[in-house]
Amino acid sequence: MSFSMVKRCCGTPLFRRVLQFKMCRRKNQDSNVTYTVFRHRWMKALPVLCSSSRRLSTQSDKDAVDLSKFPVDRIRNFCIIAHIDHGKSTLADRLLEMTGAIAKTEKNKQVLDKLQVERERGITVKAQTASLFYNHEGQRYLLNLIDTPGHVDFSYEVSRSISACQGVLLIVDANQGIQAQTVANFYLAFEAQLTIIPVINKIDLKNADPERVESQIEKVFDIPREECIRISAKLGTNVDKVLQAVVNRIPPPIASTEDPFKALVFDSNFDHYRGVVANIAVFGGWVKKGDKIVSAHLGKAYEVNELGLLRPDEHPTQKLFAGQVGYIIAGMKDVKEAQIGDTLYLQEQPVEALPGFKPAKAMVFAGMYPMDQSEYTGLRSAIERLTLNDSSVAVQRDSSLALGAGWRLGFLGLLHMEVFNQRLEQEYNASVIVTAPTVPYKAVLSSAKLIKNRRAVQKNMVYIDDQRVMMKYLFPLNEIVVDFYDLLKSLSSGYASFDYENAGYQAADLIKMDILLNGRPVEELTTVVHRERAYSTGKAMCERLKDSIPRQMFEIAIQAAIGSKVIARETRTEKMFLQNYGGDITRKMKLLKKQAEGKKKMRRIGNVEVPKDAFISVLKRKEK
Ligand SMILES: Nc1nc2c(ncn2[C@@H]2O[C@H](COP(=O)(O)OP(=O)(O)OP(=O)(O)O)[C@@H](O)[C@H]2O)c(=O)[nH]1
Repeated sequence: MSFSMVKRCCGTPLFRRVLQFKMCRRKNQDSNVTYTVFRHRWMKALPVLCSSSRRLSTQSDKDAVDLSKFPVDRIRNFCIIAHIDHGKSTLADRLLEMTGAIAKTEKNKQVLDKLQVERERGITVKAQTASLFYNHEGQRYLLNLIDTPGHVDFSYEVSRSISACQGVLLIVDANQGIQAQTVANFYLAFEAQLTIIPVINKIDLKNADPERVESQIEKVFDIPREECIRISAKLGTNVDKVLQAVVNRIPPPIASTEDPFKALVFDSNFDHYRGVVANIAVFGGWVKKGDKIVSAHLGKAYEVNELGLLRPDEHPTQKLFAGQVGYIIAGMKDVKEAQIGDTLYLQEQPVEALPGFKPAKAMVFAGMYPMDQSEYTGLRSAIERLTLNDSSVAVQRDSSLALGAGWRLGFLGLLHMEVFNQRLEQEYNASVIVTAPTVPYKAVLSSAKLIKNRRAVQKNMVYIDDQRVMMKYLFPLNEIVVDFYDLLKSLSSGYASFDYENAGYQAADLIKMDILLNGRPVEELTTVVHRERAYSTGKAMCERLKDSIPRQMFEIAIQAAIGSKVIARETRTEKMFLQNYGGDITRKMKLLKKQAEGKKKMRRIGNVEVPKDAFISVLKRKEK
């Protein structure tokens, strides 16, 4: 990019960005920072050049839209749904061309598949909205079209798109007929009570059999065959009939401009310079630039900076009215502020929030870690921004001994995971290590976890920042005094820290437990335990003591007792000797008898030596 180009863009966000890039470069030279940082800044500047020039051209568009001329009854909101590759995006191209939204050129192919990953893979992964103007029987109609993905991994996009529509075009390939996603998508639309227009595509194919497909539609979906429209999206055959059917069959949205403003956020994007760009469906009233709106989710107020239609690029307008679908920019700078499914309303006219969306259920999980821990913050922000655009991804912080701090992400399928990873690299220049995908399992843990196991009561939990949480618990002192800190450090890979203060005395069901060696209590090992835990603690102490005491010339009984009642017992076996005694049998028997008498005497004396370190080690629990 030449400097003269930078000068021409003076005043646009691009200029500011490039300046930042140059300063960064100078700093790099001084501090010898690597080339990656340099490239990263450069890459960020490029999309601005494209988007700002696009915006300039749309602003000067002679075909400026006066939306006040569009009463609700001349608006149609619909999406195109189908099995993968049945021709949704190709039909969307034809509809855009026929209504003059895009020029009819060879270059304009699958124009709503804007993402690099979509173009490279030839599949739609993201629903896209386009507003079209269509003249029918002397009236001008506003048609809001949403092109949706066909692959099962992206079905969440379909269900969200449906919430902004009153009808669907159900495309079926004239050769392949009804497929799995045709049925799944039909039911999504059917359950949402949308008008369904069956469209049989690819009738130009040699093996096309529209008759058979019509019979399938009639049989499986109970839709009369006369309602099917046979088209070739590729050649444009009968596409005008599709537009007519949209106007004639799909009802206008039930929404009144007289009601208070109420809009559903059905999609969101993060723009580096303008913050959150939310796609909204207006369910009531109207909104204009400068209005103060509130997000029902956070209760936070924002001023509307820009709004408009997507044709399919952003086309700023003065207002958005009930029944319309468009975009809004209201100074939301943090990705957490724009939740998909949120309701927006005017500050002075609060309304009840719309139901939103059912959360997607992740099926495939994988760990994602930065290549280098110094890239953690950058990767975190990239993941946050991308999940704003794809809310079906479940994100959870994670850490690994080998890879450091990272995340565990949940996806709807393997393709979804691959696409997310590719988008991170292509759109955010992020390099990540992805672990092998796994599926969720339900496990019943045989050992309780650390805190619950110690009779703690949680008092509160505060997020200090997005990486640290402070938890307060009320613990019995004897539960934390011996080994709690070591276990906490080991379970949290060294990340957790711990402090405690005296919270006073509290009544508890406690009992005194003795440890006996050959029937004699060892005073130093007498403990006070909770009644419910007496058996397990006594058993564990006896087991540990058995391992700590060296073998003696006689057997040692190790017991835990409450009063006179023994609740646990272990036996330390005696030392073995005289195995290979070579003398005659009478002498051997004599010797054994003598030894047995000696052992009896020693046991009576009960003089068992307990090593010093055993006193602490028997109190330590072996929690995993
Ligand atoms: N012969 C013929 N081919 C078509 C027609 N419509 C679409 N195709 C081809 O079918 C393939 C898939 O078309 P797309 O429009 O990408 O299908 P899609 O349903 O949007 O695909 P996904 O979004 O990935 O589910 C492309 O190669 C198109 O050129 C048609 O009417 N006739």
